[in-house]
Amino acid sequence: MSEMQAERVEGTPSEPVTAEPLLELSQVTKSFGGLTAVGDVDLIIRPKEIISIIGPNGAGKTTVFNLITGIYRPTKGEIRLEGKSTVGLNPDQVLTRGIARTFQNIRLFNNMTVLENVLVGQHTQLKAGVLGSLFRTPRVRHEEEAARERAVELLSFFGQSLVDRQDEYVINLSYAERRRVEIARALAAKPKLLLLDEPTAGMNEAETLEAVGYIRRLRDELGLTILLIEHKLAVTMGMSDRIAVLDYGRKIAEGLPEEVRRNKMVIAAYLGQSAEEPEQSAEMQEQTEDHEVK
Ligand SMILES: Nc1ncnc2c1ncn2[C@@H]1O[C@H](COP(=O)(O)OP(=O)(O)OP(=O)(O)O)[C@@H](O)[C@H]1O
Repeated sequence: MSEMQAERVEGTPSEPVTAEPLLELSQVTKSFGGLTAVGDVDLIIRPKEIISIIGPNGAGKTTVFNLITGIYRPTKGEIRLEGKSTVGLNPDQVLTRGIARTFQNIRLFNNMTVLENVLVGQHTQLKAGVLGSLFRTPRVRHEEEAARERAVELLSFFGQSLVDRQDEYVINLSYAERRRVEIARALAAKPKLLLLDEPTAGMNEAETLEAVGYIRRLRDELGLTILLIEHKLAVTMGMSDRIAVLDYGRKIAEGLPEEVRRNKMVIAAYLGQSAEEPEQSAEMQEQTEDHEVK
């Protein structure tokens, strides 16, 4: 893993964070006709943080991901990566600037092997031109070889089993394994910021625990910054440095997991209760540990 490894993360979530923002959303709004899917959202993500976005169905979480990755252009507001605006860039350009993602519904090429899927993720990194590729010049062959080695190295981040199965079609893999391949493909673009859309969806408890482990390692060993949408609240609470809560497109709360868990507006948004019922927070605490809540 030597080439991929960055320096280990300094500090813990409880220490004060002072680094410059890696990603900054200011007053970001996205309207579809009369519907404000995301309204005036501010969010700062600093290097090596793990930040979660949570909220009920239709709260605007996926739309925020689509705005950050250039699928949608904000109706209003600004998005900056390392201080530079990304508004108006297309998804490929955003990827080249350092933001990669995975999807709620895994999007792999089922008719390709594990290795080939990861190689696809490297397309932004390859330099060979059309002529070089046609005539398979030594430079192209060298680049292909290096790309393969790197793809195997990325798979090995998840253990030996994916390396051993690199030539299998992804369709033959379990759901949890395919999620790992999708992350390996995202890593192939050498991102600074990784967006994970429900990375433990469809997983059983053991697979979920394993996923939490490798998401932490993505930060701790590879130095990545991670923004995720996660509907298993116990998972979110356990692994996030900070949590932002959306409801009807607005950010209604942001803070440490404990702060968010006790926030009256958050409890009201999730349980449909009046925000004036403070004694319900303990109940939510139990409920959020037991249930999957979107
Ligand atoms: N392309 C679109 N055109 C019109 N409305 C849209 C579009 N995309 C999203 N919306 C609407 O915007 C709102 C926010 O949707 P979004 O998918 O971002 O929510 P979400 O929090 O990700 O929901 P879920 O948890 O169900 O995935 C919803 O009311 C949705 O119907």
